[in-house]
Amino acid sequence: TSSHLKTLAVLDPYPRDSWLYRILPSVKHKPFTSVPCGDLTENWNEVEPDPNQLRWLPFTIPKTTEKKVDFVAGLHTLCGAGDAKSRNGIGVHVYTCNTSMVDRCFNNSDGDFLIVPQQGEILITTEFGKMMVEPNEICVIQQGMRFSVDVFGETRGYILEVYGAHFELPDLGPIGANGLANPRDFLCPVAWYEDRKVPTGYTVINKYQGKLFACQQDFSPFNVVAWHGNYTPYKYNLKNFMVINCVAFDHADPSIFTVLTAKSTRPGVAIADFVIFPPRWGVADHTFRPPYYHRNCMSEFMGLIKGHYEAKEEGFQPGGASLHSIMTPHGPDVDCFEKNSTAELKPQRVAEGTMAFMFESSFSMAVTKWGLHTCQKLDKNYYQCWEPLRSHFNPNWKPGKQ
Ligand SMILES: O=C(O)Cc1cc(O)ccc1O
Ligand SMILES: [Fe+2]
Repeated sequence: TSSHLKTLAVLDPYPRDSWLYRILPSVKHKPFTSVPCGDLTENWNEVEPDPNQLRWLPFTIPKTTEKKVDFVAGLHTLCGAGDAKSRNGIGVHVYTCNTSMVDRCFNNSDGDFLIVPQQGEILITTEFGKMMVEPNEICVIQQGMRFSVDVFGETRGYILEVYGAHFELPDLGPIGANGLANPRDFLCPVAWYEDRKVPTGYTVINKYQGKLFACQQDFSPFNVVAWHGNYTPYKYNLKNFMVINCVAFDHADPSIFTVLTAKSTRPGVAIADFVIFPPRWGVADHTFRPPYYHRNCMSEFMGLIKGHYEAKEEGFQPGGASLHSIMTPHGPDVDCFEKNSTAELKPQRVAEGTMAFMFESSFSMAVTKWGLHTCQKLDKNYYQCWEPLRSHFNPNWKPGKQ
């Protein structure tokens, strides 16, 4: 059951094709029928727009003793935009589960999944082989790949889904040959197969145009004895990210922390970027070092894998989330503002023991009913973290004279 991986020589921005050598072809199954799954309805067009800053407390993981929930049953769509039909858009989902998928696999016809485990490692069996992915690692499972997820306890994570584009490494521009996420650190599985008959029925669940469908077959779909090609799932450990940042003054755009990007057809404007805020040194002089207060042309969905995010040390919790929509103002909470308005600017570790991330998108996202109501985790008091902000403006202040 362990994962056997090899280095992906190049993260090909144009993965086209893989050839899978199978024992039985995947066309051999009974017809698909729709299966009800209340929370995986990409119905973000059915809710009222919400221009507020939104924050969620950690999403509840079902207790094993109360209800067995596997990865597919525990998928919930939180927000998104665009749609799978026109092959342009994104979905943000969370998964909360406690049970392995047994004789069940999932296959997403709509887009690629970038999976960010937050609690509990997940063992993903794919048609290409197995990958163990633990918190602080991420993996990408592309459109159309069948996979099954084993879990080892109460498990939670985030998913960024993109329609009509694949993730690739960002252009490095003047950074040059190496830096940020390096190709050598991306791993893909080696072939693993089982020649297993399942007379009681093996269920293939297909996400198609935002709805789930299921069909039955009498054999395991993980019957690929060998494969070659460049269309493969892969994983990456975030600790390998080579952080580049400001070493003089000013605050760099967080795009400097881009791990992977799904480009749109407009140069410089992504369908979605996956950005991290890793442990690093803060050394900028003459600078308010935390994130600036801003409104911008992107939607910013943030999650926290572990630790304390530098702009909101409390309130924003591991396993929770926030959404700052296009042109909705946001920034550090009052504690961060006060502390960093007077802090001595000596070199300082930032985000030690922490891993926050952002799904940043040029799409204007809307929130599902599950996100606003059903999950019951919306933090109604979020706006209060900025209420006590006060001015430190002193018209008589001179540089060097405190
Ligand atoms: O809003 C946030 O916390 C994310 C963020 C971080 C940062 O350092 C600069 C801009 C930005 O949007
Ligand atoms: Fe922001």
